[in-house]
Amino acid sequence: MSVFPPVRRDRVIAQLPQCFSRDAALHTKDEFNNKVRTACQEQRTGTVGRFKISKVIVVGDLAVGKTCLINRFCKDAFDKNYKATIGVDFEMERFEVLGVPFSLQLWDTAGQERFKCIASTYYRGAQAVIIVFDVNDIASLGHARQWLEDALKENDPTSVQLFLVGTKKDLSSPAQYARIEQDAIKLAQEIKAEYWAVSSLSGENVKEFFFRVASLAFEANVLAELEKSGSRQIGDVVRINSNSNNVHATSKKKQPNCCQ
Ligand SMILES: Nc1nc2c(ncn2[C@@H]2O[C@H](COP(=O)(O)OP(=O)(O)OP(=O)(O)O)[C@@H](O)[C@H]2O)c(=O)[nH]1
Ligand SMILES: [Mg+2]
Repeated sequence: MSVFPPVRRDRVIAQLPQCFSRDAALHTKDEFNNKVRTACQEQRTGTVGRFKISKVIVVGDLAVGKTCLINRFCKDAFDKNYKATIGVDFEMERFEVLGVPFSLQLWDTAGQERFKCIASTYYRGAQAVIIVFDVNDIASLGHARQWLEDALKENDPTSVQLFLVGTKKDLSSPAQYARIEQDAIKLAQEIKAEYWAVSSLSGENVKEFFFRVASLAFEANVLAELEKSGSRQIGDVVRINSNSNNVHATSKKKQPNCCQ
């Protein structure tokens, strides 16, 4: 029996949420990966669903709206007064994806230079990095690469999912927004991030965005879990069918030619 309370009804994900822009998406498939769906139906998701928590870090310049973005999603609240985050803060969000419980730990980090060194000590172990910029402030988009570089110093770049999120969409005119969107999509393509534009004031795209993060993180976790259990099975077969001589013979074959 689970020790956790049931997942909120508005955190249930039954379909893969679609990307914001097909020009800058982590993938553009319409549905969850087939292997993942089957594994969920057959309850073969391993540690995912039991104790797996995905760490997500949210980085970006000061006052771009990182805290408001998290608060809009987690608390459905918006504060128009700016209160700088000191160091870090975090929120846990529980989802149910394809019938499997799944949690995201959302780390809200400080953008102010003087708190950055504290915040960066919490970057390690992230499965997803959300780089936030303000769509009305081109300089904050320009700094995205530096935030990414800092975040990736502490993480394995090959396994981290990246999101580039423009905030405060409510403050820009359609023409202004269109101009910055071009640059943002170009950058997202270069750094292999998925691009989103949101407003924490109105709530536009906020839930959709976090559902997408949760879904893609979940999908990647289940696939990794399946790969792990697949290779474990292969290993087991070798152990059962091999005697020690065979094992030796196999390992000898792998030795470089220089010693022969
Ligand atoms: N109009 C509008 N204002 C926003 C939006 N998001 C954030 N703000 C405002 O922008 C200011 C900064 O927001 P925060 O979320 O505190 O910024 P932050 O990125 O967490 O800042 P640090 O913690 O210093 O790194 C606040 O005054 C917010 O009310 C938005 O979507 N629309
Ligand atoms: Mg903050």
